[in-house]
Amino acid sequence: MSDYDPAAWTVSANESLFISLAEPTRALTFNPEFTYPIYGEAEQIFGYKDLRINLAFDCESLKPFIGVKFSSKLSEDVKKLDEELLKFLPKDDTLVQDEGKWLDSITEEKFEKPGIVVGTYPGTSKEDEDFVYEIRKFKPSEGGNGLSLHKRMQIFVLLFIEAGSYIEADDPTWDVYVVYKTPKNGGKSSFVGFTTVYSYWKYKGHTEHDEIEDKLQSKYRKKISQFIILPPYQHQGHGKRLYQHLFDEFLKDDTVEEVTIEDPSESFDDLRDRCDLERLDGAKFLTGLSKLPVTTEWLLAEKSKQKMDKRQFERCVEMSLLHALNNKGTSLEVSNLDTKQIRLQIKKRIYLKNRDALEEIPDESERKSKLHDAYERLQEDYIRILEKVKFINKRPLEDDDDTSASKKQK
Ligand SMILES: CC(=O)SCCNC(=O)CCNC(=O)[C@H](O)C(C)(C)COP(=O)(O)OP(=O)(O)OC[C@H]1O[C@@H](n2cnc3c(N)ncnc32)[C@H](O)[C@@H]1OP(=O)(O)O
Repeated sequence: MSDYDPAAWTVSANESLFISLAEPTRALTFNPEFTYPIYGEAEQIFGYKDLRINLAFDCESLKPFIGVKFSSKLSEDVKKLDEELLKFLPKDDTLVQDEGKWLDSITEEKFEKPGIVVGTYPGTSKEDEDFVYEIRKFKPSEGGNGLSLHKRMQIFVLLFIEAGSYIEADDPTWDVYVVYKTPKNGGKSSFVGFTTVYSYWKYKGHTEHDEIEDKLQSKYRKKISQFIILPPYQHQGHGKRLYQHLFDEFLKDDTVEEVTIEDPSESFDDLRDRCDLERLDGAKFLTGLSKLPVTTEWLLAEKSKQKMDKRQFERCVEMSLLHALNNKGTSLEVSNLDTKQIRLQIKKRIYLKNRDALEEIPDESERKSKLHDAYERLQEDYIRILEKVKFINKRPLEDDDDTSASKKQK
């Protein structure tokens, strides 16, 4: 009987690819979330047994190393796995090594981290005491170490962002921000994550003269395009610190008019919501709002001040009102703040967003019930998000408050 059983020769690509960040005394190893851009839609690899594809990076320079290990190969015609990976890495800058040898040579390269330090923050845990985290900014289009690092790290976009794709590295409108964990004693740093940001020039005028005027004023819309914290560093607040840094920088910069996010994932949406709510709360942004419903004038003026896109700003207003309703001590002077007013506020936005679909429903009560269902689902999601927001003005919930959002969730 032949040894050919297709299932025995098929393995999960996500489970067979091991990414390592090689530090001087240890390697942090983790699996990717996606491999379909590299190994095909099904994320399966055929033709090998006991397969292990090692994709290791120097922890500071991210110089890549590939080493493929397996116990047997079905035939010489099966895909060459290192070559498939190399298509997405800087080919001349990647070492392909025999199994076993690759890890030894990894941590040698001397590398000057690119860009300028635009922010630093301390770690959150005890093990982090001897380190400081630094945020560096550079343009890959300027070449040098920034371009090398960019070319080495961009494979993480394919491996961790669904439908992620490479940016045009020679386009000077791209800025890259990277986070490094740096020992206070000056030793080797470790790469933690990065984000890429695109600047759209905002042209508002209609005539040639307007265009010149606009250019002189140089107003930009920033688009946060790719945002990754590598798995060994996730859930430690680094995403939050990097996002906070971006907003702090853009709020201070008079040339920036608005900040948008390209196609955010669910986990990024949560991060964004919570950071936006904390920032807005710190800025006491609801001051000046005396009555519901929120007027369009107030909304547009405040949204511009906060440099947020309209939908995200409206969501934050709704969540902040819900929070204020359930926390009686908040410094909010809205005279008619109650459940009904907030419900109307939220329903109005949902209605306007889904107007076409809703108006196709001929029966009014069915239309109302669809709208109400959408409102309830959104309110539940808001409560989930709000539970983890650290409001400065937070007060204990009152036990006898029937409108308590957190009670509803229990
Ligand atoms: C525009 C785009 O690119 S969209 C695509 C976004 N990127 C991805 O999806 C790629 C893969 N994922 C990632 O890179 C990261 O998981 C990100 C960017 C989504 C989040 O980054 P993180 O550094 O993990 O975020 P951060 O740690 O600040 O917060 C994440 C969670 O950790 C929790 N957390 C924060 N600090 C700590 C801590 N010290 N201890 C325990 N948990 C913590 C937060 O409360 C949050 O909880 P939640 O997930 O239940 O909401």
